[in-house]
Amino acid sequence: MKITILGAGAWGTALAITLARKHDVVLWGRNAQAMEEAGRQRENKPYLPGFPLPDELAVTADFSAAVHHVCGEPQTSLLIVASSVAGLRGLAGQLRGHPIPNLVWLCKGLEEDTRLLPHQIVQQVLGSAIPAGVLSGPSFAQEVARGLPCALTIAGADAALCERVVTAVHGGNIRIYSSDDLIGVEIGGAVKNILAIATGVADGLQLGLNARAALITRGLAEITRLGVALGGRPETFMGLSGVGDLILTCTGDLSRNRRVGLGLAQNKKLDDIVTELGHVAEGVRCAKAVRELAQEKGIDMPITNAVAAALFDGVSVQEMVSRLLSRDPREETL
Ligand SMILES: NC(=O)c1ccc[n+]([C@@H]2O[C@H](COP(=O)([O-])OP(=O)(O)OC[C@H]3O[C@@H](n4cnc5c(N)ncnc54)[C@H](O)[C@@H]3O)[C@@H](O)[C@H]2O)c1
Ligand SMILES: O=P(O)(O)OC[C@H](O)CO
Repeated sequence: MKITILGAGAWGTALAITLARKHDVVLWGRNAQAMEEAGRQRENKPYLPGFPLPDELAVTADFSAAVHHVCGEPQTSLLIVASSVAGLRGLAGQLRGHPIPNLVWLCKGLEEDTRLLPHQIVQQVLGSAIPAGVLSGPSFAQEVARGLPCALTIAGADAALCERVVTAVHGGNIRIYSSDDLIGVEIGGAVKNILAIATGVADGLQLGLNARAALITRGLAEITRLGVALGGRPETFMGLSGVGDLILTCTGDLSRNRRVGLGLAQNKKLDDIVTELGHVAEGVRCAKAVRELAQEKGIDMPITNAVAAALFDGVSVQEMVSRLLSRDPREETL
């Protein structure tokens, strides 16, 4: 199969390394100099240092050539967008007019200003004629690049597209499940990033494993409340893109979002934490978008609100914790 991956960040590069073992893969990045260096050094040092790029993997900054690579038959071509949510609209816009047979994206979040999910952005820019879907689930790029086992979900309305992604990606140490619940899968992937920031704060303040478990559990209730209100199915939040990714991101120190929380607990400034990371932590922008969306829809999301208050309103992490603990008792329902 011919595959093009647009976006040479950590995740796009890890997937390109993995898929190049069995497909004809092109990895495109927007920075010409960085791509020239990655191609020459056979390593994407800024984004995924320490992982050699297989000889078979083509690396380019030529957008037209990269897209042309997959403008063939839908059965034998797959276009994957691996940018952050912030980059999705621009990249989708660049795809207008190209005869692309299908489209899969990997980003997890909501667009900051519009509060749209990735599939809604794609529909706005490209319409709904192109078979499209999201590939999501618990997946640290470094582990996938090392060839460690991983299970993901492809979600889309088009069953043939999902089947094609399963054919392309499933196998070896990667298992792919499919779903038609785009909203549920995208909400799980987006909101878990905010909860990873919350858990990072709690762990950074050494509040203990009990507190961590409570945050993850009540965080799942928050994800489910919002997701169901937006049209997702409750069982989706029990799956890989829901509780699976939530557990991984809240507990794994490879998570950039968790590291934002750990940094806040050390009283570091958000700008400094983000600069230090050098990679996108989607939970930051997403916290703003989800807080607004939840307010608009009348959905109670106390952990999200506490994270947003610490990120944007100058509320201290100690005050953030005390706000959560001082809430009135309630029944343990969603
Ligand atoms: N790293 C992981 O382990 C991992 C795993 C699964 C999903 N994801 C998700 O995949 C997405 C990308 O993550 P990543 O780890 O590769 O991030 P990264 O910070 O390593 O790379 C970000 C990528 O997005 C591109 N980008 C950023 N802003 C852009 C813009 N305005 N226009 C065009 N391109 C832009 C960058 O050039 C780069 O290729 C995120 O939404 C993330 O949540 C990451
Ligand atoms: O490093 P994070 O926090 O962006 O998480 C990466 C992936 O989303 C984990 O599945």
